[in-house]
Amino acid sequence: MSALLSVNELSRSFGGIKAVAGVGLSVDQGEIVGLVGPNGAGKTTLFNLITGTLKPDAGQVVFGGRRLVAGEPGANARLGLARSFQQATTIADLSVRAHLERAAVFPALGRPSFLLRRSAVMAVRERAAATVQEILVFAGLDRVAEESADALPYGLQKILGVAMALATGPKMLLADEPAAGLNGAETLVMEALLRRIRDTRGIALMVIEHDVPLVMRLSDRIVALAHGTVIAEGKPAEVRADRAFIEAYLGGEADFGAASGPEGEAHAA
Ligand SMILES: Nc1ncnc2c1ncn2[C@@H]1O[C@H](COP(=O)(O)OP(=O)(O)OP(=O)(O)O)[C@@H](O)[C@H]1O
Repeated sequence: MSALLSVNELSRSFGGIKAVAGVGLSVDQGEIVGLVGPNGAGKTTLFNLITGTLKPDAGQVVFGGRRLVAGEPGANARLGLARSFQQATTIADLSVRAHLERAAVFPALGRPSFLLRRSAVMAVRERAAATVQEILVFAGLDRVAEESADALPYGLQKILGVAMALATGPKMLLADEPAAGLNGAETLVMEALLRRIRDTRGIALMVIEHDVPLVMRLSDRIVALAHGTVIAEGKPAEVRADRAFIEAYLGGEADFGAASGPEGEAHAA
């Protein structure tokens, strides 16, 4: 079976900085891949290249057998590639449900709904309504559906970010630091949601995360970046023990808490 996502020799520099330098990786359908590495390793730039918000200097991204074109996030969303962001961003005074509706109509309409004719927006929204209701329940947001998203606790805003990506109907979700800024309890809720997205929907996940124990628990496979290149790749236990990974991440003094969870309980990696 061919991979759902293939990244081949992808490179991108900013001035003299090689942010991503000849990266190759693949993600299979329904697989969870953790993308780790120290600050400045190139993780977010790689996400931007994969989702088409940045143009590569060289290399290509193939998703679902099709070569993706940079600069066309709407088109890529229609193919089934979705993304959630490190910072939860909400629109003031817009309800949780309305945020999800906007996300659900995005692939069908291909551009922000405020640029489109009202009748077209309404037609697509009607079709999206059932999807939105289902996702509200799935993500545990149904009880706050009519609340203003910007008034939610930060943990729920981050859950909403993932739910919005889900509302686009993806085959694959790229999650940029889903646990950043969350407390221990919120992190566990996010972890459970990400796992259910894969387990019950077969959606592949690629997750950037600095919470190493979390990403090791969650992922089937880890790809470690440093200075824009892949320095280690494999099962979580293999990468955790990899010398290059330990050196790059914590200057050779890493003890990533083995497979301990936030509450200290043992988890199989
Ligand atoms: N738009 C930009 N202009 C100039 N330099 C950039 C730009 N985006 C990223 N860089 C540089 O590219 C390198 C990789 O940055 P990137 O944000 O991809 O790393 P990262 O692994 O996501 O880091 P972090 O974990 O801190 O988010 C860094 O040296 C960064 O300063």
